[in-house]
Amino acid sequence: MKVISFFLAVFVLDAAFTSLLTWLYLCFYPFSLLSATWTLALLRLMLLSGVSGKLLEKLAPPRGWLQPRHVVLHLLVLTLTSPVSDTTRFLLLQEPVDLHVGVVWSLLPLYTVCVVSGLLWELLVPWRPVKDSNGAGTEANGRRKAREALGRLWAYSRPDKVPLSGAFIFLTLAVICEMFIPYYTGKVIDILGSKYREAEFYVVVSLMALYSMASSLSAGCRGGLFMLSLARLTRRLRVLLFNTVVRQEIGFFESTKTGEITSRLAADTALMSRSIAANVNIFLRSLVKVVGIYCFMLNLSWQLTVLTLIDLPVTALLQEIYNRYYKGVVKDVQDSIARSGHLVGETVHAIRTVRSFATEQEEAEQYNAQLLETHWLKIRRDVIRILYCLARRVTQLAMQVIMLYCGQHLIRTGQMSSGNLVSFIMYQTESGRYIRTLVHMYGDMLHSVGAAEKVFLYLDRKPEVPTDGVLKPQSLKGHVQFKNVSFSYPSHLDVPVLKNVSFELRPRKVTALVGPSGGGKTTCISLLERFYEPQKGEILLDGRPLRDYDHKYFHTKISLVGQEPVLFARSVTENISFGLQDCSAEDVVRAAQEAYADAFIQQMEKKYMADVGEAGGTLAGGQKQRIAIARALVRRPQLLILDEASSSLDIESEHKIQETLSKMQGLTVLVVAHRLKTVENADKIIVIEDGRVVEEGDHRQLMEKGGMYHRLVQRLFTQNGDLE
Ligand SMILES: Nc1ncnc2c1ncn2[C@@H]1O[C@H](COP(=O)(O)OP(=O)(O)OP(=O)(O)O)[C@@H](O)[C@H]1O
Repeated sequence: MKVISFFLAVFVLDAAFTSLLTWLYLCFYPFSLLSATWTLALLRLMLLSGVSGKLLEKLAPPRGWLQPRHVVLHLLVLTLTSPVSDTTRFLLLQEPVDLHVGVVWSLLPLYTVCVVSGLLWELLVPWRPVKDSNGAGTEANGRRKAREALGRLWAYSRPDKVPLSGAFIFLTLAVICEMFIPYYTGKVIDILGSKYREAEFYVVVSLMALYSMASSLSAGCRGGLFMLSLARLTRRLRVLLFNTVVRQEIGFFESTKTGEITSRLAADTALMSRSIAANVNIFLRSLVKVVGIYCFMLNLSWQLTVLTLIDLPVTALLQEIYNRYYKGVVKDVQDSIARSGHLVGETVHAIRTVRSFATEQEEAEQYNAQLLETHWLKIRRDVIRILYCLARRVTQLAMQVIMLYCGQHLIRTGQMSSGNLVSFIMYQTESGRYIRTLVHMYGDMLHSVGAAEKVFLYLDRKPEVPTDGVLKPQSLKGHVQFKNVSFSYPSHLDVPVLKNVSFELRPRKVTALVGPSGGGKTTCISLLERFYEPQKGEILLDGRPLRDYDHKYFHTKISLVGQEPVLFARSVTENISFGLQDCSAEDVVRAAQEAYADAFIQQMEKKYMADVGEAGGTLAGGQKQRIAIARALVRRPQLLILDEASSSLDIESEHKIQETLSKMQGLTVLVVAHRLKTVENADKIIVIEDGRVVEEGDHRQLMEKGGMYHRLVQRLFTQNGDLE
């Protein structure tokens, strides 16, 4: 309502003021009527600006609908349309200027068009600012972020400054040469149309051929150099990002989906390098070209050039609206395709579960539904494209008709040759293409900047568990102390998992952690491995906090064999010597023998060179565990952590491995096990229940005590043989 009142008030005032001024001008104005239209327009602009300012203050219409920049734009269009159209008509068609007498009725349609188009513009093309940390977005904020991101991308491109500079030089050359071609085409038409002069014809045709060749050659070099820079930049960014990602703490990987990380690495890095190399390439080419084309057009006919300016906002608006809808639907299509891919991956990955629940048909139906969604989205995308092409063709055609109409007038009055008109129309068609590209590229660049911001977010992320310790003592005793450690997982900070836990692993002794499932045993190990940092308390190794130790050193001195050992799709040797540079074949074999794995490896066709398949898929559970134990032992660790590491082993293998471990001099062992056999021989047993240490001692002491451990062992005899 306030918006309508505003425009109504402006209209009434303007109509009254214009009527009065027109009457005064018609009676007293001594100069030409052309200058009268301009002075009248300026007076109206001044008056309306003052009145609008006051009205805006009084009415205070809702922001977003009527911002000062909209009002300024509306006033400019309202007041300047009339003098611009009068001047154009006068210059092109020599029509005399006529100060409007029926002012109210001539202003009304103009107002209606302005208000409706303004509202439509606001609805269709609002500025979408980048949200700041408080969720509030500002226009300046969005631009600033885009500028910053582009600046950073530019800095990452510095190593490619030689190919990039070369590319820019070729770009300019190609554009300059290209621009001469329509000019000479017009010249050829003029020569053929008038008295034929052979020498002149050959000179013009040769020049045209020369410029064409030079432009093609330069364009090729420009494209090649830009693509080279782009490929190099993408590779550099990916390596940098991968390096940053793998250094993040484990909590980061728990809270971030794998798909998100791979998408940052694959799609977003490519998108951001495209923004600097490809987009800047096309953007600059189009910009230089538009400027050059307009110079040529001005040279051929300034009157027609003024006329083409009408086309500019229409083309830009059409392209902007198209970009907005098309990009949205393209993103939906991509997401939908990704969902189909994910569904296939998930089903194939869990094919055993699918088979055992006989849900093949349901999975196929789900896939079909997903593909249908993609199909409809693609149809929507194509319809938008068709509508855009139609609108573009219609505006182009309308423009060309107007151009031809005015052109024939100029030719008839001798202001232009027919060759020049042909050249002009060629330039004008091209200029439309490049203006569309400019608008498109601007949007695309901001879009790529969005991808860049996401990548920068990862690149700037500091791991919450830093790995910058420097301590590398010559020898370690392997004495570990948990001191009042309290911990919650980052994903569930409100759920305390360890509550004031304190215990000690004595050097060269075997300590067992036992307790009911979910009590916090694996969590203790994760903290010892520095996967997470405790919120309270500290963990010491030989009296020094774990974070003081050098990352690489620490993990060669502490080896972990987890509950479900992960093997890589590489050979047995590569899996055992994983991460070690100077590990000999003998070391690998010795570790395999100690882990009681040598016998089954020897039976494999390629022995130590045999590939274990994806995630060790070609091996049995017990075999995987033995390779994982060999991988831990080959490092000659000071502290060995076995988290259910022998759960899939038969009694004999487990016994042999235990014998080996007991023979290893100076090794501190921490074992988490549910089997009584594994635990009862430990030097010390720590019972953990619900995140607290409830008992400590050796098997005999704890049995005598008759507490939780005793109950666990009792259950062992009555139930399935497991200590939980
Ligand atoms: N990554 C995680 N994020 C959030 N909570 C977790 C995570 N891992 C474990 N937990 C929770 O922490 C608690 C302790 O788990 P933990 O794996 O340490 O128990 P556990 O004693 O080793 O059990 P089990 O003997 O079955 O392996 C459980 O309640 C579990 O749900």
